[in-house]
Amino acid sequence: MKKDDIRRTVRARKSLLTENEKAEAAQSVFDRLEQMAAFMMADRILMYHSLPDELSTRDFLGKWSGRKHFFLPRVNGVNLDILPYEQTRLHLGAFEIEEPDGNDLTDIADIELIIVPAVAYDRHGNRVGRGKGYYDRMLAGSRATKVGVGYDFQLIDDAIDTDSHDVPVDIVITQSHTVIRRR
Ligand SMILES: Nc1nc2c(c(=O)[nH]1)N(C=O)[C@@H](CNc1ccc(C(=O)N[C@@H](CCC(=O)O)C(=O)O)cc1)CN2
Ligand SMILES: Nc1ncnc2c1ncn2[C@@H]1O[C@H](COP(=O)(O)OP(=O)(O)OP(=O)(O)O)[C@@H](O)[C@H]1O
Repeated sequence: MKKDDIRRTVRARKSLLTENEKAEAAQSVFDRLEQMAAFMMADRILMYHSLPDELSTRDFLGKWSGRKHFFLPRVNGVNLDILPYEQTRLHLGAFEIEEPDGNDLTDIADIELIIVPAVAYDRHGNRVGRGKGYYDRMLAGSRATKVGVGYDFQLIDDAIDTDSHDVPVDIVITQSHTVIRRR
């Protein structure tokens, strides 16, 4: 399935979600992430600060920020910088995303677990992002466990057409499914 068709279909499905459904899905997905060894064992975790149309990470960030070292991406040209998450030091950055202030840049190689946002995933861990390649470029330099999260309809049955630069995730978690990529 072509990436642009997937982006259109997922956008339409998202627009039908109620606030209640959004909250329930986020709770269920992050409850399961918490119980996974990959999360329990990891201390340095790259999260994302959710946009309104993404599975919300707000509650989860708040719940665990005292016990894990969370990091967030910050757009820097065509690349993503990685900085520590501190609730008091966020500003609205590129694309209206809340991003960390300061210059405490962290090496991607020091991150143990990455929660990777996407428009959709297939059962092989392939992903469709927002089409700017930010995560693909960053993930190319990482050996961390990569976890995709989303609503049920963001896990699609058809295989996604991949390009050579696409980096798959190891695990996809949705409300009803946990998919582990075969290696
Ligand atoms: N929460 C969150 N943070 C993230 C990402 C993400 O997908 N989600 N990113 C993942 O890469 C990076 C930012 N990349 C982004 C790329 C495009 C758009 C976006 O809104 N695109 C519009 C098109 C508008 C335009 O071209 O200016 C769109 O999708 O409709 C947002 C973020 C880093 N931080
Ligand atoms: N490692 C890379 N090096 C150079 N260019 C890249 C790399 N990865 C992706 N790109 C470029 O980024 C653009 C978008 O790629 P693609 O459509 O796969 O993004 P995406 O997976 O939807 O986005 P994202 O990775 O931000 O979630 C393409 O033009 C691609 O050539």
